[in-house]
Amino acid sequence: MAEAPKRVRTRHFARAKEEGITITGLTSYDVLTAQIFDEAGIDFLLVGDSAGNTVLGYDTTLPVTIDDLIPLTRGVVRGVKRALVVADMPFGSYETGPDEALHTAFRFMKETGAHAVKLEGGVRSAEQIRRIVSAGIPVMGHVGFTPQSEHGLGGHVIQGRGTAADQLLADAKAVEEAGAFAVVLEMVPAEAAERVTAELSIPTISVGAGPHCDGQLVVWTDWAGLTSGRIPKFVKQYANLRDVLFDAAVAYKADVESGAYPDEAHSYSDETAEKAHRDRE
Ligand SMILES: Nc1nc(=O)c2c([nH]1)NC[C@@H]1CN(c3ccc(C(=O)N[C@@H](CCC(=O)O)C(=O)O)cc3)CN21
Ligand SMILES: CC(C)C(=O)C(=O)O
Ligand SMILES: [Mg+2]
Repeated sequence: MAEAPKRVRTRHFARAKEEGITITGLTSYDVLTAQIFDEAGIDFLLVGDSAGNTVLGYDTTLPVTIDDLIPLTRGVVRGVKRALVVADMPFGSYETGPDEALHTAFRFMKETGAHAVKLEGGVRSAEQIRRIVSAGIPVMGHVGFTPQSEHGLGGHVIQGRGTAADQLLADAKAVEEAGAFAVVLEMVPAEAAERVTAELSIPTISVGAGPHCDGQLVVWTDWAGLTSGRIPKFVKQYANLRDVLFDAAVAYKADVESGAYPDEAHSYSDETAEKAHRDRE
């Protein structure tokens, strides 16, 4: 039997930054994609609250609950042998304070088997991060464009432009000082992300933050061409699954309506059962 691959741990994130090896991440919301991405060697899988968009069909991540994400996270955990699984803490599950944040993190760790949690916000979330880390739970931070605050931010607005670069750096530093093992920078100019990456000792993970970060992450349904409608400009499409599945559904419908499917090869008969029985003897 093939030996189980060595699991990715948070210390491997630190080592990757030191050695200049770029970290790869994708979102995942189910066991089948988790298996595929894990086998391909993707280092970490984020069970994002982007499931609100990609799985549940909402326009934003705001309605997503802990109870929505727990079963999805369980599926992803069951699919991996090597990748580190990060559970995204949804809107309204940590903002009131460190106690609420730790309670939510405990739920994800105990009920899903995830290896780390993620929450949004820099300076404003530092105490939450500190408390969760002190309980032995690794935290990934998330600064720049934070989708749970999209109404407060006034839409999908690029963060850290011009003088706002100082606030971005302060937020990223607050996340590092609170004990996070990595920080996502979302929708930030490449120059600002480069500066943050140079100033931090923990790895930065880019979601639309250019090529100078220590890792890259993307919502898998965007990247695979499954998402309907507009996808963010920063996403490069690596497949066209929407067309693949559409063509398959059209071909299946035509075959069923014409009687071409199911044929003999895809049906059971008494004769096949007899032959199978004979072959076993
Ligand atoms: N499918 C999906 N992909 C994502 O990247 C994603 C989610 N869902 N849900 C949660 C957040 C929201 N994010 C988003 C959502 C939209 C844009 C977007 O439309 N950006 C525009 C520019 C701004 C605008 O005009 O609205 C773009 O063209 O990049 C960007 C990030 C990132 N996350
Ligand atoms: C876009 C990433 C960073 C995320 O938070 C999500 O997928 O929910
Ligand atoms: Mg998220």
